[in-house]
Amino acid sequence: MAGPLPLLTTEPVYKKLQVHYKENGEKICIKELFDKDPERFKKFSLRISTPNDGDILLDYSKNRITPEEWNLLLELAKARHVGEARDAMMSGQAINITENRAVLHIALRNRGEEAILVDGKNVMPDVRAELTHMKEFTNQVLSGVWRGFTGKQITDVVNIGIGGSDLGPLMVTEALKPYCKGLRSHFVSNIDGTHMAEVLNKVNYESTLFIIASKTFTTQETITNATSAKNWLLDKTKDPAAVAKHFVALSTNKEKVTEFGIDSKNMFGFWDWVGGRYSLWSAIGLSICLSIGFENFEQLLEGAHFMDNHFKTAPFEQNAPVILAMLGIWYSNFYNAETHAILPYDQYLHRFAAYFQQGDMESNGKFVTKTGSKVVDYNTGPIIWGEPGTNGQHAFYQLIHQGTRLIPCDFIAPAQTHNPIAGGAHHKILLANFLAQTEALMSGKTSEQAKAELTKAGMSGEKLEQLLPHKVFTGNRPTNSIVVKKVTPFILGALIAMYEHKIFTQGIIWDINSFDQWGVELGKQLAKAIEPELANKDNISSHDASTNGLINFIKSNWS
Ligand SMILES: O=P(O)(O)OC[C@H]1O[C@H](O)[C@H](O)[C@@H](O)[C@@H]1O
Repeated sequence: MAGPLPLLTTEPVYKKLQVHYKENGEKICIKELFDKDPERFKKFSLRISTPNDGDILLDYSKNRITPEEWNLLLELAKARHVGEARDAMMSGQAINITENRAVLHIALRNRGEEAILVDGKNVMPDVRAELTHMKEFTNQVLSGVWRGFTGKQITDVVNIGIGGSDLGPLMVTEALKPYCKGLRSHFVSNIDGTHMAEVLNKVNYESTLFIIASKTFTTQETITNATSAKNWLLDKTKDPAAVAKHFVALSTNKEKVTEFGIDSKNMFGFWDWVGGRYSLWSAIGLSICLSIGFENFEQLLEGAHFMDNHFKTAPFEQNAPVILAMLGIWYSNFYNAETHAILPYDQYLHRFAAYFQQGDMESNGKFVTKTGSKVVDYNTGPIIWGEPGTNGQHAFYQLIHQGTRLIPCDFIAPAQTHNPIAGGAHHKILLANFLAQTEALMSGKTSEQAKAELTKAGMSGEKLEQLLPHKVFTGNRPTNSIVVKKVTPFILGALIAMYEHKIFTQGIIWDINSFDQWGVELGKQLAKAIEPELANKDNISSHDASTNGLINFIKSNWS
């Protein structure tokens, strides 16, 4: 790619989109587009066939896009050189420019033979060696060869980590519970002692393995929690030798791991080219391996690798991550939608949206372009949120249906459930609700329809007229539907990678660095300054009046 990108809003195709939006944007009616074009579903949906896990269907026909805008959006992706940027990432270039690092989570799940070079060195032998280490350890623990200090088999695994060292393993372990081999998994992330205390109450020190997951091994929450866990174990065993049987570390920082007291042979490594929020594919996935077994973890990697290849080779108009990205651009940058909801109709995926809150918002929540200028006339990353259906329906869908904001939503649903209880009745109701929601969001209910319903129910006159406006649904609310056969490890890997590459593509369009996270540093710095001020009850006056007032109020409540 020759030189830096021009400002997004000066791209000729972006300007064309602005004109289209101005002339058409508010007039585009999804329902009418279906009426006009019987082929619309066919044209605006994509089936990706996996080798053994069925097809992934991405239906994006229920969006406010006509073929004209859609072509322009795909043209915009080309104008921003998304293909070249993708190839630069995948070939190990230091695309994380503020940290001068490559971004190679794709290498962690590369199942092919090709070399991937960082600074001229093929990283694949190290990746494979670490996977072998994880496999051996997982098999030892699951088979009972690895035992606790007193000879008991391991029954509980406690992952201590935060951010990318917690959310990924937690989300995947929950999502793949049907594949669990029997160990109980626990996750402690919060520095709030309650989190650790509640887990320690549940486990037996003789049969518990603590996994200390931290890329840097300097994160205050994780090191504090790990130290408390270690002291708890030492308090019970009275023998420092117990640590070697109950603590392992996942990190890039060998020195700090050793300093903490974990033997380096009980350490699983990874590399600075693995971003925290993209690290579940690395040694950070050890708690996943211990939950579902190494073969299933490999299937997760296979699924992600499959999606990497799709992203790499599919033309933009058939490329799921690019399609999702460009739809998001349309809503964020032209309709000014501020949020994006991820709504899985699968209870096992209950942490999926939470996982992508970090994945998306820490990646694309940036106001400075790669060349250091301030983004002034367009929005970058949206606010990501969501809960599993149908729970969300009974909580916040009111606002999606009848609120004043436009909220593009992704619905995710498996055709088959892992738990077909009551003869499959639950799953049919769940699916009926998923299907009905996207239909309702698009179709809405006109005043005439609402009136007819009220009249049929026996209502008339002033009462009817009063109630009528409240019963109207404007509809025309955009949704994507992502339907899979079943949530298997392979499919989950593919879905996660699909969203990762969507985030990547949007970062390229917006010309921001999706791979640093300086925005989390300031709060950490200031907390370090406040900590010593909480050492005693002395009145504090070193901050602004509000912060002083809060500190002094807390202190006055210590007795
Ligand atoms: O894995 P660690 O080094 O402990 O980092 C844990 C997390 O904390 C940081 O503050 C970042 O915001 C996250 O990107 C990271 O995943």
